[in-house]
Amino acid sequence: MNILKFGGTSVGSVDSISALIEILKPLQGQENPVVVLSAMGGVTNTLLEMAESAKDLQDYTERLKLVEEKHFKVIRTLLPASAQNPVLTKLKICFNELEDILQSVYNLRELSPQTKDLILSYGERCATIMVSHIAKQQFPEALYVDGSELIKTDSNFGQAKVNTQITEMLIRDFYKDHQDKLLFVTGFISSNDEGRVTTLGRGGSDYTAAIWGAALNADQIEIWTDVDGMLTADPRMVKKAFSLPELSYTEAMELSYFGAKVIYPPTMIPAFLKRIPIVIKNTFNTDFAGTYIKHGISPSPLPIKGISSIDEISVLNLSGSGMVGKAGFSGRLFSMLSREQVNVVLITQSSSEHSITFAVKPADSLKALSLINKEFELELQARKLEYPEVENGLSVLAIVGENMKRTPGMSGKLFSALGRNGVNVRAIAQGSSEYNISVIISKTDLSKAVNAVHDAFYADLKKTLHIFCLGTGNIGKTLFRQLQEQMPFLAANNDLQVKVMGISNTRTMLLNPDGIDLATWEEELDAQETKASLPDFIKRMKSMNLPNCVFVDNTASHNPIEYYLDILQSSISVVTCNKLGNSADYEQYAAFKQAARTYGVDFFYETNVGAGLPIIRTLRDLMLSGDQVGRIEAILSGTISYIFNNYKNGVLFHEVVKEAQDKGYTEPDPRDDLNGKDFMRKMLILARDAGYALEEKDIDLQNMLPASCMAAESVADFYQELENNTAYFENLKSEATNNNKVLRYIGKLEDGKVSINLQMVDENHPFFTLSGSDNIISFTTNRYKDRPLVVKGPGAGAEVTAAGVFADIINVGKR
Ligand SMILES: NC(=O)C1=CN([C@@H]2O[C@H](COP(=O)(O)OP(=O)(O)OC[C@H]3O[C@@H](n4cnc5c(N)ncnc54)[C@H](O)[C@@H]3O)[C@@H](O)[C@H]2O)C=CC1
Ligand SMILES: N[C@@H](CC=O)C(=O)O
Ligand code: NA
Repeated sequence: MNILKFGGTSVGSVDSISALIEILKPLQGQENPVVVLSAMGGVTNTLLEMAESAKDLQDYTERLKLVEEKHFKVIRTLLPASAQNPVLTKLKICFNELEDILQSVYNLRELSPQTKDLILSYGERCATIMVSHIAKQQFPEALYVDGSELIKTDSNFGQAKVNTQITEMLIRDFYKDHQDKLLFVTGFISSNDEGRVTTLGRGGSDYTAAIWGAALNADQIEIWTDVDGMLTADPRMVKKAFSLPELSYTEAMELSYFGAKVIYPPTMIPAFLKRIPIVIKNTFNTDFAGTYIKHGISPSPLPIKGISSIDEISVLNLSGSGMVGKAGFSGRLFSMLSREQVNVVLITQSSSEHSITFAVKPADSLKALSLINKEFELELQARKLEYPEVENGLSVLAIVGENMKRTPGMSGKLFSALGRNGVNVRAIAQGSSEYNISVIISKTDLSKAVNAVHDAFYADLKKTLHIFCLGTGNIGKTLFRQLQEQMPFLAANNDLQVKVMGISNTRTMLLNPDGIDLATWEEELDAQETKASLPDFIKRMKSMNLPNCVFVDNTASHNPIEYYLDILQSSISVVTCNKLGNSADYEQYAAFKQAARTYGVDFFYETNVGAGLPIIRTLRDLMLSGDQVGRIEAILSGTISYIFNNYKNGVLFHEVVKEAQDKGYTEPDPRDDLNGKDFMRKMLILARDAGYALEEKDIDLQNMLPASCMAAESVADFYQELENNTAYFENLKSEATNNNKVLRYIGKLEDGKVSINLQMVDENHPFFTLSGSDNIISFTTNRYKDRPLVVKGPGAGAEVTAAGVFADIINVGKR
């Protein structure tokens, strides 16, 4: 025999009640289940509000009418006219009684806990009368049962304690006489010895189901709700949360205690004692097999079962010399709080015994404070204890699972996920069962923290990088196309998802908490009415407070650089192809690196040198493995390389420059390439990465352009000047060819000095054979002494640059 409990949403509307009836239909012909029902969704709250209003002499009649109408509407929709009257009459009697009670509260201006329980009981009664009558159409043996008469409790109104022995006897006797009926039982409500209505605490309908289950030795207790069972995290907070097939009673208890509202924790106890499996099912998705809570669950591959949280918590800290070595101090503190009905959610004590930190619900915090002040008055006055203070705006996050006990490194994983995402941990507690590690963090970090921890523990299952991109030019556009093409491969082969959350150029900006569709980003961005604002973009990126966040700078602008430090300090990684940040003051370059280290995020800029070629990465690996760079020789301007490789007879110099620009090799302003500035920046960044604290002024840059070209004010003027200087460039070319040489613009780092010169090299020179936009770099180091380490290949162009940015983003994801 099964107990089926349907929650508020399952009896909350015409559709859900129809679904409920459908769920019962296949059970016909089998042993009748016992059906336990909650009040219609929202009704309990309304009853409570009406009671408070009545006490405060405020109007409640409108709301009472609405509640009544809510029930009547269901009856009128689901029952044929001929069957409506008897049940409408029964409900009307209930609502009249309720009205009388509320009127008495109003007259007396007094709302005692017992009256409150009585008022609340109408929620379950009305819903159960209503549903049992609707069910009668399908199941003539349906019978309404006022469960309050069968569950006997003490007189602790609001949270009554069940007298199990008498209750089980009453339920068994009742069931014996009514086995042939399909019982619809009110959840949540009970009664004391005098027959007054008591309630079992919020969520008590689950408890009713468990009490009936235990009394009747049910085969299974089914809790029907509106979600797919217990999930790895709150799905409103974690989009990737997924349903758990099985949990032990302890795991379910720990998860429910910390916020997973799917099942009411006391429910587990009678079921646990009688070894009755509980299964959580979804009224609105009957295909879902359910989450089973039972003894002897099968071994799970999941490192933890779930992440649970309490949104709002207050923390009190008690410290002072008076606690040290005082046996029974914490016993005195906590038994006093428990005696006074203050529920302590979490406790941590420092090993020096010098302080105790504990968390309570915010509503209890001031009460706890004044109780402590009273209880420890003497110690406080004698300064043996510090006066405690209440800290608010905090949340608890807990990871739960029996596997934690067997798997080392669980807390390491938790704390590194939090640390990497800039979440400060205020206090830590580990349950002695080792099924639970809880941390107290700032409430503003909760959503980010839960997501980051979810990603960390279920990384093998899926990991999402949230990226915010500036720049939609050559590189930006190409990156979005590459990302879109590669998404399915990444998800399938790397368990990595890259979600573009924000895009901005100089005109407009677009941010979407659900991620931007890369098939339509351009139209969407163009259609935005909000003008681009870099500070706003960054503010909104930060306020999304997402885990695994990457800021991607695909501009050639100074403006974003100002924000790098702040972004890194907000625990957001930076990936940039913009060289302006790393090639300005050394101090700034060093600050970026330091911030990335301090805040545990990445600062990647592979494309600053040689576009997608692995140059920065190679140098970093050399340095990290203890090598020392003695000399670097390089060609690092893809544009100039292309020009010299294609400046052949029959074509003019300025025409080749234009070709290079059209191919996407040049900087947005091609003067930056031709005047050597871009090359200089790259050499400066390399030198810095090789350990030399150089500034721009330390670089000896030979300019290969005539003065008039340098002086050109606009790009158009520049091209004109190049054309005007055709003879100069032709001379250079002839001089080289006449000597069987080629023109090369070569950078060198040696003895900590950097120079860049125009050279003519013959076929014996290693840089003689290059083509296209090739870059080449040779590192001579302590280990690569006799023959240098060489990297060579196309060093400019949108495809290879975007690919380099892409790889940097993926590398952030790998950490
Ligand atoms: N073309 C290449 O081969 C390589 C280029 N790079 C670097 O890539 C970067 C981008 O180059 P391109 O895409 O060719 O430039 P682009 O001129 O085509 O695009 C720049 C984009 O940045 C946006 N932008 C500028 N300032 C902005 C701001 N303050 N806020 C928001 N958006 C802003 C512009 O609206 C534009 O969408 C440059 O820093 C360049 O040095 C790096 C390696 C190789
Ligand atoms: N404009 C640059 C592109 C790479 O940084 C170049 O020509 O090398
Ligand atoms: Na590179």
